[in-house]
Amino acid sequence: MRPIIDIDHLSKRYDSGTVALNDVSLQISEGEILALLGPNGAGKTTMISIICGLVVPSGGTVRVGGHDIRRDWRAARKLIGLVPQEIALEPFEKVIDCVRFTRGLYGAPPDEAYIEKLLRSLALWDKRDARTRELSGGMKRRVLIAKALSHRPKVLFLDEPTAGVDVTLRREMWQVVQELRNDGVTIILTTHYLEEAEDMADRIGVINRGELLLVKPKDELMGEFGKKHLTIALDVPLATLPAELAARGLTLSADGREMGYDYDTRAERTGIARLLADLAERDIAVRDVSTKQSSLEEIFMSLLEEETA
Ligand SMILES: Nc1ncnc2c1ncn2[C@@H]1O[C@H](COP(=O)(O)OP(=O)(O)OP(=O)(O)O)[C@@H](O)[C@H]1O
Repeated sequence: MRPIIDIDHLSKRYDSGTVALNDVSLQISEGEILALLGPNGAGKTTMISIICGLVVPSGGTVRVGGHDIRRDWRAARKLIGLVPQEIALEPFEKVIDCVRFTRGLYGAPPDEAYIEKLLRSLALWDKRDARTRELSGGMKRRVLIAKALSHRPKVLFLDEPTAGVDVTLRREMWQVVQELRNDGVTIILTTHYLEEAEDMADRIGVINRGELLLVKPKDELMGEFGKKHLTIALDVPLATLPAELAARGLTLSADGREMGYDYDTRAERTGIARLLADLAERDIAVRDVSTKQSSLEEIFMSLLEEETA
């Protein structure tokens, strides 16, 4: 399938000399949710701004739905909606009017039925005649999404959609994003919340210092870089760890009540069955076992560390 977004050797050097993007290539398929992760200043907003036609690239090309964003910008722009990081709304304007107005800016003819459907889907229909300044922070963000979707784009960019939003609202936003995806909208979001990427994205791209370090399906990323930690709670505390067990990578907690074991989820044999059998042979009674998968946060930190090492 042809990608809806095709980024080819994209670079950006600002006039100040900062290289915000360095030779980034990336293809995004229709209908996927891609999360871009990266520390402050990594180049995420620059990338989105170039695709949306707000920043001129220094090199490389971007196609949206097959249209070159520079040569064929009108056609490309029609396919794109952008929810910016900062909330900027006209305070005295009514919700429905600002959505209608944005649709007009894109040159789309009025379509009241669509606007109603959109506002209903974002739980804003009851607030349609409210002035935007009367809305809560979460509602304002939903108005930004409604504006970005007012011309029925195929691709939606969400630049840190839940920055500064509380947990309940954040989950509400995730719900909205899932529903949009079910409607076939391709979504690219940037986030600092790894939990957000972990919960929502199909694929995760990691950007650092203008370079795209990797892009992988989330499950693959978690599986590939993820380590699991096994905790074995003991019935009777152990004074010391038998040398043979220590040699196999087992550790003992200071109080002797728990053993720990890190293993690689990729390994064909994790050795856990053998380990438990060994403990039984040594009459070490096990009270409980639990495992913990390393989080995306840990994976992300180790990737950045690897890069700076
Ligand atoms: N208009 C500009 N002029 C000069 N330098 C800029 C400009 N915009 C961004 N930069 C620089 O480019 C680099 C990338 O910035 P960018 O905003 O793309 O990062 P980001 O990953 O979106 O960061 P954040 O997570 O903080 O939003 C940074 O070093 C930033 O200071």
